[in-house]
Amino acid sequence: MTRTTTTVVFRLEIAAASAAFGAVVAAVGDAGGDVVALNVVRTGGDTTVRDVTVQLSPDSQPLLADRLRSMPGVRLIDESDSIFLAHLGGKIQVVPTTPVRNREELSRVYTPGVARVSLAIRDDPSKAFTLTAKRNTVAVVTDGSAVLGLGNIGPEAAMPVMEGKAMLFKQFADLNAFPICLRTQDPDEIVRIVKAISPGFGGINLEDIGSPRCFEIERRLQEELDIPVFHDDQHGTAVVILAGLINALRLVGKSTGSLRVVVCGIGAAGAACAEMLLAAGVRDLIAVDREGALVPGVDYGNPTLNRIAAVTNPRRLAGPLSEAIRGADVFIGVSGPGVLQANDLRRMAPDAIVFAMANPEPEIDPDVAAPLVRVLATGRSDYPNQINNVLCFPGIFRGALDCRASVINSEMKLAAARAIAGIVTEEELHERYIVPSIFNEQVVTQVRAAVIRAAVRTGVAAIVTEPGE
Ligand SMILES: NC(=O)c1ccc[n+]([C@@H]2O[C@H](COP(=O)([O-])OP(=O)(O)OC[C@H]3O[C@@H](n4cnc5c(N)ncnc54)[C@H](O)[C@@H]3O)[C@@H](O)[C@H]2O)c1
Ligand SMILES: O=C(O)C[C@H](O)C(=O)O
Ligand SMILES: [Mg+2]
Repeated sequence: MTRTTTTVVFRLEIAAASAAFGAVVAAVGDAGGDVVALNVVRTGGDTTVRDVTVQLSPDSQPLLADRLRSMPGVRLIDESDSIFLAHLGGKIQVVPTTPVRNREELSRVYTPGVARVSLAIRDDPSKAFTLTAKRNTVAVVTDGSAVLGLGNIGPEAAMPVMEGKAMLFKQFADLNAFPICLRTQDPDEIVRIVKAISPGFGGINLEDIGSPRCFEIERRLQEELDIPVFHDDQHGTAVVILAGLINALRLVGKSTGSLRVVVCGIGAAGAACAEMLLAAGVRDLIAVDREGALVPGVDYGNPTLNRIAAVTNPRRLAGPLSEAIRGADVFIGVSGPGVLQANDLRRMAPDAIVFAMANPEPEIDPDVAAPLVRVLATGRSDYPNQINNVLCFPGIFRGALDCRASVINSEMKLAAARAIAGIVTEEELHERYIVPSIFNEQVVTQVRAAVIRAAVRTGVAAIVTEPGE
């Protein structure tokens, strides 16, 4: 399996009199890296400041930095890896749709011309969908409480992830998305704030809000707003998991009705995933959280665990994950790193399917798991079968906003899952290729079309639009 390299820019002050630059290049080679670019930042009398861009394995970066620091005639001023450089100044910007070059254009797009448009919207607020960016704009709202698998890291630290989501909305679905990172984790306040900002948005994508608060926040906003409210970590994840499972089952020749499935981590993603798999026809599903297998009727002191326990585990199996997984055809992990052991995989049924989706570290090291299962997927881009909600959220919002759906309902989500799965042809389908790449343009097009058709069929679309293909 492939491992990524990283690109690091070392800013070095090098004494002009010494042969230090040759020693720098030699040190890079010794560290297993390559010099891929070289820029002179400043030349003075005695020294030259250069940015030396190096590609190397992440483990070698600190070793190379130490070597550079100890090198005579060289001063390491700074090191910035390509990931940090890509974040300098943020990753998104607002771009006007029309230029403002002179007074005439100014008076058309701004005052006094704009006043007529405002009054038209005052008289008919639905015109906001045609005369403003509303129909093409999504709020990506977080409280920073469950960011990736990093936990409660707060609203500022959540910004890079939310900007990333906004980039993906734009790149893949041409939707404008704004990161809205809130300095509150109080559900009442979050609901109040999102309602208050909703006039400017065609849809609300809730992101990385911890469970169980995310369920209440989403439910209340769905009830109180007439635009789609979609908690990506619940439903986006569940949609892509189902898409991956549909294709993994095509490979192993098993059907949903006869499967034994274990879902581990009954938080935002896991609860939605369990519900979606049941809606798709899975009957024998055991939900596992820190307490072990959830058994119907037991009170876990947590409404989500109680709700999922009530509709799962028909064999009423109790005990830890290592017991629940015995004989399972499918393991889906949306819990945390290291939850799953190699021995657990050996207990699974033949042709085991394992989706270890905790980010950034999966439930089991993929290199350990791969030889023990038939199909392995993770949330990571550096391994095959990346199951990530980016396969869902751009297309599902594009479809919902284009037909002006009031909600994103179960039928739309199931349609999105089937559309994603359907993009992988029989010839392409393989243990290492069960979901398409987001860079496959069919993904957003097909998800959009399927979502529009499902919205129209279920009566939640406000306008007739061409689904296209
Ligand atoms: N690949 C993807 O697209 C994708 C999407 C969403 C979430 N995720 C990942 O899934 C994980 C969960 O995300 P979430 O938003 O549902 O978080 P969450 O905090 O809402 O839920 C996590 C759940 O896992 C449970 N859990 C933690 N450790 C456990 C253990 N050792 N055994 C059993 N249960 C355990 C917790 O009790 C909790 O119920 C995160 O790592 C997140 O990054 C991945
Ligand atoms: O953000 C991602 O890449 C996936 C998911 O939304 C997560 O929170 O882990
Ligand atoms: Mg998320």
